Amino acid sequence: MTPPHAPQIPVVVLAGFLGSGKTTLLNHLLRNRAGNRIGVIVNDFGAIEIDAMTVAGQVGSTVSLGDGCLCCAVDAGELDVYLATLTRPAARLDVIVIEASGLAEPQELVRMLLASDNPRVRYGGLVEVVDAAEFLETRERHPEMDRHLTVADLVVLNKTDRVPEARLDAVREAVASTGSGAAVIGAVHGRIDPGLLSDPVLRQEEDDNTRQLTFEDLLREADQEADGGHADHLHAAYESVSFTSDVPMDPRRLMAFLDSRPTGLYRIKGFVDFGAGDRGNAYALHAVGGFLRFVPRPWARDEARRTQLVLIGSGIDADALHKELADCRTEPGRGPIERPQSGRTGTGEAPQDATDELERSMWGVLRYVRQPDED
Ligand SMILES: Nc1nc2c(ncn2[C@@H]2O[C@H](COP(=O)(O)OP(=O)(O)OP(=O)(O)O)[C@@H](O)[C@H]2O)c(=O)[nH]1
Repeated sequence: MTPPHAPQIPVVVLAGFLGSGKTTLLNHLLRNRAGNRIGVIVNDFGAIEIDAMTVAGQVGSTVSLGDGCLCCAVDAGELDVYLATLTRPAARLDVIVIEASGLAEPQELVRMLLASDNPRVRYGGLVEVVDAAEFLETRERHPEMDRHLTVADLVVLNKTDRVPEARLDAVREAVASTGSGAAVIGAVHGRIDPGLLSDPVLRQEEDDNTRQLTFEDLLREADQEADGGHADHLHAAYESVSFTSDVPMDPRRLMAFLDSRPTGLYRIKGFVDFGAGDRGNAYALHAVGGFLRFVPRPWARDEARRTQLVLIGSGIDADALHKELADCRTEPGRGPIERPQSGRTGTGEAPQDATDELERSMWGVLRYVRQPDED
């Protein structure tokens, strides 16, 4: 039974457009939690739960909400089910973070938290991650992003390593022009002070009356939404494609696909198995706008060798993209040659040629592998 005066657990919403760096920031917090127990709710837009696989939470403290935006959960009751799981006393959590999907409407999540009747939680603030490299263009396409910033308590200007100072200033100005009263901090790879998370009310300098007014606005908006549906939500314009293959991907074909991806295909994430191209490693793949990155990591001992990708975009032909990806698979007799067990066999040049050819086939991929000093 919950003790009558059990402390309330702050629930922080972590939002930000597709690929802005939410999972990266969350993993930073989880790795630097200094003894605090952090519960995590992740909400992926896409049938394969890539974020849930990449969040490094403690066992039993992560709940995944799967496909679709949490902001469109029918009512706050749905969220309460997940909060009830995480607030059971045995979980002993100090803070709960909801990582919203990159297309969620954060004000909807805040509204749900405010309406929650779980006595063990209280709303702990909204952290909005902004991709310094992409924000100006994204805002042009989606002016509704402004309303996300106005509800935020803390804006993390992430990826400052990817932009020159002048551009960063322009992004800061754009954020300020939304009328957001949030504190703004710059970050690289989401490395913010973990203390910010446990700060009960992140927007400290603002008095409670102003905050209360913002909340009332939110609840009023919610009533209007209930009448008008979710047509103006960001995710209404986006589609996702999920692709899984137990057959390895051909590195050259996959690179040709990635190099010619349509501009509407804004986000790709997941893991790639290049088979004989690199037997030892899974390749995490991230595309955000024009940015592309592979991060190899050793396969776990019992892990199924499998490619799992989620593609998210606007105005994309989902079936055609799925087919194009299927055509990137290796096929017996057509795909990269198997790497020989040992170098030359003494029976001719072919095995060494095969090894060289395999290595060459991975060059295109390796161009996009993050170098250790890039962090
Ligand atoms: N250069 C650079 N890359 C970053 C930074 N932060 C994150 N990234 C990269 O950006 C890509 C997307 O980061 P994620 O943390 O997955 O972004 P996300 O917001 O969780 O993505 P969605 O859940 O799909 O919306 C990854 O390749 C990250 O390594 C940064 O500060 N600088």
